[in-house]
Amino acid sequence: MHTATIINGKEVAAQLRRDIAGMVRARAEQGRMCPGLAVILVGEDAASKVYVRSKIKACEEAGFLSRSFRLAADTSQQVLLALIDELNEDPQIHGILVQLPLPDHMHVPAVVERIVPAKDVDGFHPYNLGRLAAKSPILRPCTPYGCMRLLDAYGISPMGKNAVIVGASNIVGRPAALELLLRGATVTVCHVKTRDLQAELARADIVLVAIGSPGFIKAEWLKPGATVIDVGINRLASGKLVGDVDFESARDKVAAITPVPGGVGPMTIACLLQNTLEACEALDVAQAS
Ligand SMILES: NC(=O)C1=CN([C@@H]2O[C@H](COP(=O)(O)OP(=O)(O)OC[C@H]3O[C@@H](n4cnc5c(N)ncnc54)[C@H](OP(=O)(O)O)[C@@H]3O)[C@@H](O)[C@H]2O)C=CC1
Ligand SMILES: Nc1nc(=O)c2c([nH]1)NC[C@@H]1CN(c3ccc(C(=O)N[C@@H](CCC(=O)O)C(=O)O)cc3)C=[N+]21
Ligand SMILES: [Mg+2]
Repeated sequence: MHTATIINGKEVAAQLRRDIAGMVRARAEQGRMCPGLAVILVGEDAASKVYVRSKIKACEEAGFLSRSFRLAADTSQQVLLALIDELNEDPQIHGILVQLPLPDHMHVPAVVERIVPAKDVDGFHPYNLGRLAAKSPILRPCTPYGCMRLLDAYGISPMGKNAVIVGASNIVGRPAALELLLRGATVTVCHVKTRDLQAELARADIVLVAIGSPGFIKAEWLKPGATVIDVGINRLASGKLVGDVDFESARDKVAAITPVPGGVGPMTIACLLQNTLEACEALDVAQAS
């Protein structure tokens, strides 16, 4: 029976992290400063704590400086904004990440827009999103960028293909559409109000799913030979992590698919390091001149 190529994000991410660590060592030998990342976590979301821990571990392994800030769930937005102002001015910090979601009393756009675009290593600031939309990206959202790097690593070109994205969030679906458009795909973005999702999927050569619904996408809906990028991360009551695609049935139908875990997730973290290194290099050059 046919079975798909399993796209190994863990391996591609590990290679990218080794390359980044090498570049940080080379900078150190030239007496240049190491990249510094500040991670801010507001509240006690259990999943967020896990991600923040793995981001900090990845920073340490790559030779970055990392600083983490834990704020109580009832912290005022004003206090968070003041911390961002401080980090914006801190010459040792090149990247600032505010873990989402934030508590309901905070206004996400106000918080994201307070970060200077040059340190917005999540790529969520309207300036950075606008640059991506206008075909001249600088810092780009880590998860969609990580997905593109996975396609590159497996020699899968989006050029001229029908790409269907399921999910239209600011952090994944929308920027993923811009990334795929930049790479020459014909892009369709589906969401809750889409009338006929199955009809859209039936034409899709590349499917990128980010909805947060375990196993929602069925193998029968996929075109034989498609490439499937599953961004979803869902923890079942059993503790098992699964994606948004029914992986076991899909793997017998498609050409290539990312697993969960071990697919897109590790690439998000590697791209965060990549963005922080790039932000460091750009700020370094700006300071020198
Ligand atoms: N691997 C990684 O690095 C990352 C993984 N994730 C994971 O990706 C998933 C999505 O995250 P995120 O983008 O933040 O989620 P959001 O909840 O912010 O957005 C979900 C999007 O999916 C759409 N949607 C939800 N259900 C359906 C459905 N049944 N059919 C069609 N569209 C649907 C929503 O539509 P509408 O807009 O109409 O409501 C919305 O646009 C989660 O599992 C999250 O954990 C997220 C970030 C990084
Ligand atoms: N400002 C901000 N930036 C983000 O990039 C951001 C965020 N907020 N909020 C939450 C989402 C989610 N996210 C993940 C990153 C790595 C894994 C990851 O490494 N996953 C591993 C498994 C991890 C596990 O075992 O739990 C994997 O898929 O193999 C998952 C999810 C980043 N996000
Ligand atoms: Mg979300």
